[in-house]
Amino acid sequence: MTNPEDQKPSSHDDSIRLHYILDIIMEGVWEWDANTGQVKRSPGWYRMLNYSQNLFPENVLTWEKVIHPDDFETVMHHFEAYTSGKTSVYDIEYRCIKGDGDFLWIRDQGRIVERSSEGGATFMVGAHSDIHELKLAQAQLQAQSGLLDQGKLTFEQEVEKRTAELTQVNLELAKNLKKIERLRDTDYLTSVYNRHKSETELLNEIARSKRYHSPLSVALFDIDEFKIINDSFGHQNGDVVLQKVSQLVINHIRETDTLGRWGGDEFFIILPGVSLLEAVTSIEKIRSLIASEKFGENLRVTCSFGVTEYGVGDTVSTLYKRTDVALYKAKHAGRNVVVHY
Ligand SMILES: Nc1nc2c(ncn2[C@@H]2O[C@H](COP(=O)(O)OP(=O)(O)OP(=O)(O)O)[C@@H](O)[C@H]2O)c(=O)[nH]1
Repeated sequence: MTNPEDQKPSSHDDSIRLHYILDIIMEGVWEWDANTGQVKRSPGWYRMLNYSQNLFPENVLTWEKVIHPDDFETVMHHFEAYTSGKTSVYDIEYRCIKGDGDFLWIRDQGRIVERSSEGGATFMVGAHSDIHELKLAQAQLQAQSGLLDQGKLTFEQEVEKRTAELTQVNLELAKNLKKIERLRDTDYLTSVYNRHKSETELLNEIARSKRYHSPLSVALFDIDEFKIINDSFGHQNGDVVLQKVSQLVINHIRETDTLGRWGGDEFFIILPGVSLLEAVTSIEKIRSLIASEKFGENLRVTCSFGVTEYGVGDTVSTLYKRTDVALYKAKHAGRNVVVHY
């Protein structure tokens, strides 16, 4: 029996086998003999580019003709660099014109098999591979990532723009909110706290007094015979009196004290950290100050005051009620006096 290993194929067998292999494979194989100028191309070369078999003359001009004009310079430059020995690899991707007029991306790899004594390439072999799908996919990916980058940039810019706009809107809102809060808390005529804000402040002070066991006093006062002032000097002058009384009091109470207009000609003062006796002393000064103030030609104003101190269990309502009782007593005592409860 003969060992198959011993059955070495003859050179004739080799060339037939190679012929069949080249016929089968899709790759376009080529070989260039520089001495004769002949270029042989495998059937795959024609199939790949959609040309009839052996349509073209077997020379380098055939190759040059199928190279896409836009890639021609680059391919030639690369080829010359390799054949002249400037570079060690011939491996390049470029487009070839197909039989149907369309183009095909190929990868062309080649190797010099023989060189002349001067070093120039005399025999070279190579292969074209179809990389069209790959190239299209790469181009698509690049386009998508470009779009993504563009989108990202636009998105970031958009976010920046929107943030700036929102900051501006927030600033406006904060300003408007302050305005609204001021309007909500302030008495339109005298610009001191209104009743709502005075009550809120009193609630806070009650809580603080409870928390720290600190004294808290309050005073309610009312302009004496204000109806007569209005009637004698006119409602407008009555308004001015209300404004001036408010300013006088504001200017002479402590930073921590609060003045509010309870309604009409009635005002409320909150004196945190102040006992009843201390409060009476402070309020007495204010009473005296108002009474000695000249509000206009022949216009003098006095006020009556009711003062009380916070005690356990007191609420805004009970505190107000006690000051109201004290104020009532002050009025009955002849006005322009301070009465404590
Ligand atoms: N000019 C002006 N007058 C007001 C305003 N609000 C209330 N009044 C007047 O203030 C007067 C309040 O009168 P009362 O407090 O009842 O009585 P009074 O004349 O002050 O007398 P006594 O309080 O008893 O001393 C009324 O005549 C109201 O019309 C206001 O905003 N402007």
